[in-house]
Amino acid sequence: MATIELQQVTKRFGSASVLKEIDLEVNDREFFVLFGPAGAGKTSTLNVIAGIEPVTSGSISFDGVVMNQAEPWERNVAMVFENYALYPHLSVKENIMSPLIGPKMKWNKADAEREAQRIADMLGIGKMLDRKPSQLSNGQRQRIALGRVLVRSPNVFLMDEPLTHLDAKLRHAMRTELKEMQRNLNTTTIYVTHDYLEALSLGNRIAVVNEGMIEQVGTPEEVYYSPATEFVARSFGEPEINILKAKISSVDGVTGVSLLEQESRFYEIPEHLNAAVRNINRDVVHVGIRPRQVRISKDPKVGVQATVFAYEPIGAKATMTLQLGDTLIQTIQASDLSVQLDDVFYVDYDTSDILIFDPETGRLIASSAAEGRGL
Ligand SMILES: Nc1ncnc2c1ncn2[C@@H]1O[C@H](COP(=O)(O)OP(=O)(O)OP(=O)(O)O)[C@@H](O)[C@H]1O
Repeated sequence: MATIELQQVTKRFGSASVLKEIDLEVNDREFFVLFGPAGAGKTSTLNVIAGIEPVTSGSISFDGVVMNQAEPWERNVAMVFENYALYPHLSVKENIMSPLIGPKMKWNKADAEREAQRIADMLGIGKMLDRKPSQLSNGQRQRIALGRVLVRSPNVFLMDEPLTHLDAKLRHAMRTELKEMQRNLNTTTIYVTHDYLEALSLGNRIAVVNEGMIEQVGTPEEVYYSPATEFVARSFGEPEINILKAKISSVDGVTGVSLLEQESRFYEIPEHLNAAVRNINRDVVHVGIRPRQVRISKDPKVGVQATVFAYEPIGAKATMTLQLGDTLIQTIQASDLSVQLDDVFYVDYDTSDILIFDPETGRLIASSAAEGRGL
C-alpha cells in the first residue's frame, strides 16, 4: 500500500522554477492523473516522486514517511516511459522477467518464467514470448514495457505518457486494459498525459498542471463541470469551451448576462446562481459556454448574425466555427450539413448550463454544475 504526499515541493533548474510549491495527496490504490500541456511540469513531478531528481525544497512522503533522501530503489516505484527502453538482444520473455532475475532477487528462473508468462497473457502478448522486440509492433513493445514493470509488484506505478506511440484504436483498447489492470493490481498509480480524454477516462482524480503549479485537483466530473479556472475549462473539451465577455444584468427582475460582443443580448441564467452573481463586483465577467450549447438557425429572429468561418466533419459530428464580429464561436453540428464558408446563421445560447469566471484572476465565480451528472 502507498499514499503519496507532496508538500510545498519546488524544483528549480538554475534560475528556472519548473515546480512551484506543489501540494498533492495521492490516495492508496488511486489511479491519479497528472494532466497539462507540454512543459507544464508533469514529468518533473514524476521524477521527484521517483527520486530520479532531488527536490529543491519541500517534502515527499510515502505512507507518511518522508522520502526526500531515499534512493529510487528504496522507494520501490516502477516507471513506464513514453519510450520503452527494451533490451533489443533479449526475447520478449527475457525482457519481461529481467527485473526478477537480478543478483539481489530471490526468484528462481522457472518461477520468473511462469510469472512472465502470466503477465504476458494478461497483456495479450503471451504467444510472442520468444520473439525479439524488433519483431513486434509499437503497441506490442509498449505492452512488454508495461509487463516488465508489472512483474515487480512495486508500491507505486509512475506512468509517463505510456500510450503516446500507439495508434488511436490500440490506445483506446489499452486505456480500458490499463484501468482494468490497475483495479486488479490495486496499486497506487500516477499517470501523466496531455490528452484530456485519457485523463477523463482513466483518472479517479486528475491534477491539472500549468506552468509548474496545480490549477485544480478533482474527479473527472469536477474538473469538467466545475473547473476552478478558465485554464482548466479550456483544457477539457474539443472544440474548446467558448469564453465570452459579458455584463451581469437584470431585466424585469430576472438576473442574467448581457453578452457584450453579441449586441449585448440578454440571457437568463439559472436561478441558483443569482446569489453568487449578485456579489460579483466586476464590470465585465467571462462566461464559459460549451460548443454543444450553441444553437444555430437560419431564422434571424433566433439570435445574432454570424458567418461560417470553418466547418470540419469528424465522423458523425462536425465542428463549425462561426465568426461574430471579432469573436470566433465554436459549435458542434451534424456532419451532413451542406455548408459553405461565409454562409450566414443566427446564433443563440443555452445558458441553463454556464460558467462565470473572473476575467482578472481567471478563477471560477459561479457554475451551474449539477451534482451527479455523468460525462
Ligand atoms: N534537466 C532540466 N534542466 C532544465 N530544465 C528542465 C529540465 N528538465 C525539465 N526542464 C524544464 O522544466 C519544464 C517542465 O518540464 P516537464 O518535462 O516536467 O514538463 P511536462 O509537463 O512533462 O511536459 P512534456 O509533456 O513536454 O514532457 C520545461 O520547461 C522543461 O524545459
